[in-house]
Amino acid sequence: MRYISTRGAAPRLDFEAVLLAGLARDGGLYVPESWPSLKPKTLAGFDGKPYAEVAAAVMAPFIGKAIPQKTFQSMVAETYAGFRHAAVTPLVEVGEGVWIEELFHGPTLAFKDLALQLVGRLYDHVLKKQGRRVTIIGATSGDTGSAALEACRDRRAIDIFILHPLGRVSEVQRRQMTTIDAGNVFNIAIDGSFDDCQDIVKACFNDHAFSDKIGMSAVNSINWARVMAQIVYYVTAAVALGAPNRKLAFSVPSGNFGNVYAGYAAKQMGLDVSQFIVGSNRNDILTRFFKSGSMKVSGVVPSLSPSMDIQISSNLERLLFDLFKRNGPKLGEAMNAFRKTGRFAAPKSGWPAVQKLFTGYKLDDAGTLKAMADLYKRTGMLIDPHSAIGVAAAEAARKDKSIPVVALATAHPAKFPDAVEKATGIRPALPAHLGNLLSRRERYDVLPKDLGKIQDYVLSHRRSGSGN
Ligand SMILES: Cc1ncc(COP(=O)(O)O)c(C=O)c1O
Ligand SMILES: N[C@@H](CCOP(=O)(O)O)C(=O)O
Repeated sequence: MRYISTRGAAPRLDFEAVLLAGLARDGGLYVPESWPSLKPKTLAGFDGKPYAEVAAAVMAPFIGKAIPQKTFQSMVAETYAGFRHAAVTPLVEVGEGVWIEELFHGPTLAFKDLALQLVGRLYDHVLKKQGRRVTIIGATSGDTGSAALEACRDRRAIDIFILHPLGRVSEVQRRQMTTIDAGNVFNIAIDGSFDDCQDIVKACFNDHAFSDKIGMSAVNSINWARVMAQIVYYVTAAVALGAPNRKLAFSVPSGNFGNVYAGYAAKQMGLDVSQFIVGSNRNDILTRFFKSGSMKVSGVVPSLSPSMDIQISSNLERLLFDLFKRNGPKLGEAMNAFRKTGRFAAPKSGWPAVQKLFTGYKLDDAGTLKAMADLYKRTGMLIDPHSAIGVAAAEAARKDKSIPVVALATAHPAKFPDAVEKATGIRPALPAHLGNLLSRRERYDVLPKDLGKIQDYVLSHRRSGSGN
């Protein structure tokens, strides 16, 4: 398997290289050159199989010869053995034909663990083989940061710097990052929004002298390996609900568009998905995009679902690549213009198919609280504000009631206790392994949204040895 950049002007890479590369040299994102196929017979064979077994099979074509098959299977088995639920991503029916897939049973209580617990192990394997070290710089609106730090802490060949927007993540999310006591972990709170943090990460990658010097790598969904591992739970949900003999719809609370893009990838591989509902909070650029085909960037506004407080959705570029019929240079021009003007219009050809598959749905904070309260009254279940947007969107925007819809529950309610308590009167407790989180010592530095200052910080704090 080879990977190509969405901008068409970076080298084609194999899996090992794409894992370590992060952003492509031309500023694009890597995607597989072609999609491996999940045949109906293969899907039927997954029925009743443990999550790890399906995961290894779904991901195998993306890994190619980079890792011996048996080694990869053990790595995957070890990854998901650490999850708190035997099914890894259990399904619960909450209404007629409406299902919730719980993606928060990993160590940091968000769907990011499903990919990052594996990515940490992949890094170890590849860096050991190549005798290399890397410096990771990542941006988070709350969940990627804690999952990435947990996955990379104390790994000898990695230094990891995570930028989060100051005061714009929940206390639990912040403490999950800042209380990690490991010599290779550095937390930076940026006086700005998540979009500012993500911009800085991309600018660091695009400064090739800097990124080469530190051997820069990515844990955000820029990194193809993140998307690859997220494809799996779309497949397991579909098979559990009747695939390949039954169609399915998914409702995905979205921010950076990585999660729902993984679903799109599953569909490209052969999963029969009739609709993707893309849930947003007040930062509703994606809702407007799927309605009109155009985007206009405005400022990020804080909401009860802070991890989705995003306006520039990084992975949309991967979908647009297909919309531009995989013409990288043309997409590159459009993305550069989008960056300059804050405006983007989808090409007319191909747009009806996108609009047929994707439906945007926006829910404000009042609607989110109501969705949490309603579900609690109806089922006794507590859900976090991000997942609540997914469930409300599933119920309101599904096109065909005869097709089951799966709403992805992306975080544990205890990550957002204030919002859950406000909606239901109940304050969810943290699982035992995080019991003393609120009394642990925090460590982080606050920096302005200034590229030079952040680069200086990285250069002066990283341990020697990574990069050139
Ligand atoms: C809890 C939660 N829900 C939803 C999202 C949005 O996911 P994505 O950025 O992949 O669209 C995030 C952040 O990524 C998140 O942390
Ligand atoms: N919501 C995310 C934002 C970063 O998304 P990623 O999937 O690109 O890592 C977060 O919680 O940090």
